[in-house]
Amino acid sequence: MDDNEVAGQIIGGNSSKILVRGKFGKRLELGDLLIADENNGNKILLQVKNLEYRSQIPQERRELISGLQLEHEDESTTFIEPELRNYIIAEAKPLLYIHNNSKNAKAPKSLPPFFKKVRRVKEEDLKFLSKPKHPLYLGEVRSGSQKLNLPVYIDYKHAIPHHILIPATTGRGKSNLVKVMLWNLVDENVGILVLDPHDEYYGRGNTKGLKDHPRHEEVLYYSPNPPRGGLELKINKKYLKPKHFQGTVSFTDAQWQAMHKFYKEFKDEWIIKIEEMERIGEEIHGVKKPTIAATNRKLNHVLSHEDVFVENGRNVIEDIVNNLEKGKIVIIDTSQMSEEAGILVGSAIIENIFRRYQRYKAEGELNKKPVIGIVVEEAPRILGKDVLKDGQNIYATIAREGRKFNIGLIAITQLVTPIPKSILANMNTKIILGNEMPSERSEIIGSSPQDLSDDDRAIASLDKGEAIVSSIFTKFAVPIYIPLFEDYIEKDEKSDDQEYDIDPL
Ligand SMILES: Nc1ncnc2c1ncn2[C@@H]1O[C@H](COP(=O)(O)OP(=O)(O)OP(=O)(O)O)[C@@H](O)[C@H]1O
Repeated sequence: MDDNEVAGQIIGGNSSKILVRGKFGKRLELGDLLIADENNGNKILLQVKNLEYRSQIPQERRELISGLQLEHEDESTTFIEPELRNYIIAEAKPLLYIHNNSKNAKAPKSLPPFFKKVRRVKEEDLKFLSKPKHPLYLGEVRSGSQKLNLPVYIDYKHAIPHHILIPATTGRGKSNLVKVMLWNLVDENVGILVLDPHDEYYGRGNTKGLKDHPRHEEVLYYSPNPPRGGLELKINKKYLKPKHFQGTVSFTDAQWQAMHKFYKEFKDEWIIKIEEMERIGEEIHGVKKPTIAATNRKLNHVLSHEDVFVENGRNVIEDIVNNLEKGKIVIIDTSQMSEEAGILVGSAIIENIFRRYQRYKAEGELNKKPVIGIVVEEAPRILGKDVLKDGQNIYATIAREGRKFNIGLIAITQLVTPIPKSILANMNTKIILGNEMPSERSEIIGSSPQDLSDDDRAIASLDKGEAIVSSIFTKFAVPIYIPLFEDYIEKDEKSDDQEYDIDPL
C-alpha cells in the first residue's frame, strides 16, 4: 500500500471492535469505511464507530501545557512531537470479509492482521454491491461524509413486498428520497400507488416532480382539481364498502353493525339509504334511530368533500387498480381532503388491489403480475397503535400479510414509536435518515435487520440526504448519500441527451 493511502494502523481490539490508531493529519471521521488488506488479496471492511483522544502525556502535564497556552497565548508552548504523543484511536467494527475478486462478501469471522495498516475504502472494493435484476436505486455509497461514485440498489421485486420503512425527523430528506426512488421505478415493471397528502410527488406548476420524467405517460395523477395531463379524482359512493371506513373515524360496535346491515340489505345503495332513513327518521331491521343518525353524521363527516365523493359516474377505483396492475405509478393527490377522506380513498383502492391479488394467487397467476408498492406518508395515522385498537385496517393487513401477495408498503414516518413492534419488525428494509430523538432512534435500532447498536450517534448526526440502509437484502447496513432530486434528474436528462448525441441516427 502506498504510504499516502494509509489512514491508520490496527493496534488491537476484538472481533466486534478493532482499535485503529489514526494517521496524524488524516483525520478519521465517524462512519468512515476502512479496508484492511490481507496478504492473500482478501480484505476486511471496517467502519469507524467511535473516536477517542489518547495521549502519552500525563493528565496534569496536559492541563499545565494548555493553561500556559491559554494564559500566555504563547504558540511556542506546543509539545514536542505532538503526532507521537497525542493521537486519535478509532474503534472500528468489522463489517464484511471480502474475497479477492471483490464479488463475494460475507460476515467476518477472523480478525484482520495485527499491526496491519488500513486505508480508506475505494469503489472497486465494493464491487459485490452489483446492480440487481430489478433495481431500486437508493443513492451512492457514503464513507463518513464522503460520497463515493458507487450506486446502491436493492431488488424491488423482493424488497417492496417485504416493506420499506423511511423514518426521520422533519426536513431530513424523506420526500426527496422517495422522489428519487420513484423516478427510477417509472421504467420498471412495478405498480406504485402514492397516497400524497402534501401533493409533492407529481410536481404541479413549476416544481419538479414525476411529471417531468421522459416517460411521464407511465405516471398517472389523480386530483380533485387536476392540471392538464392529470385525471379527475371523483369517487362514486356506490363503490365504497363499510370496511373501507375502518381507520377513518371511530365508529361504535352498534354503528358498525348498522353499516353492515345496510350494506347487506341495500348493497351499493347503503350510504344513500342511511342518509334517507336518517332524513325520514325511520328505524330499519332493529337499527335504532339514534344509531342511524350518529352513523350518518360520521359518514357525512368523512364524505364531506362533495367534489370527490359523488353519487354517479364511472368506477375510478377500478381504473386506478387496472393501471397499477399494468405496472404504472399512480399518484393520488389527497392534499385538499381531510385526513379521514384521504385514508378512505386509499383504503378503497388498496382493498380492491388486495382482493384481486388474492384471487390471482389462488388461480396461480400471481407471478405474472407486477409487484405493487404503496407509498404512505405519516404512517402512524394508519398504522399507529391507537388507530389499530379500533380494529385492523387494510394498511395493517398489507403490513402483516401483503408479502404473500406481492404487495408491500413504503411507509414514511417521523415517529416510529406509535407503530406496533410486530409491524416494525415486518418492515425488512429501513432507510434511516437523521433523527435527533433518542427514543425514536432506539426503536429504529431495535427493529433493524442488522445490528445497529453502535450507530446511535451516527444516526443522530446524519445530515440532509445522508442515510443508512439496513435491509435483509444488503450484506451490511450500507451508509448512503441520496442525491438532491432536482440535481439528479438534471444529470439524468443530460446523460440521456449524451446518449442521443452519439446515436448514429
Ligand atoms: N439529498 C439532499 N441533498 C441536499 N438537500 C436535500 C436533500 N434531501 C433533501 N434536501 C433538502 O432538504 C429539504 C427538506 O427535504 P424533504 O422535504 O425531502 O424532507 P422531509 O424529511 O420529507 O421533510 P418533512 O418531514 O417536513 O416532509 C428540502 O428543501 C430539500 O431541498
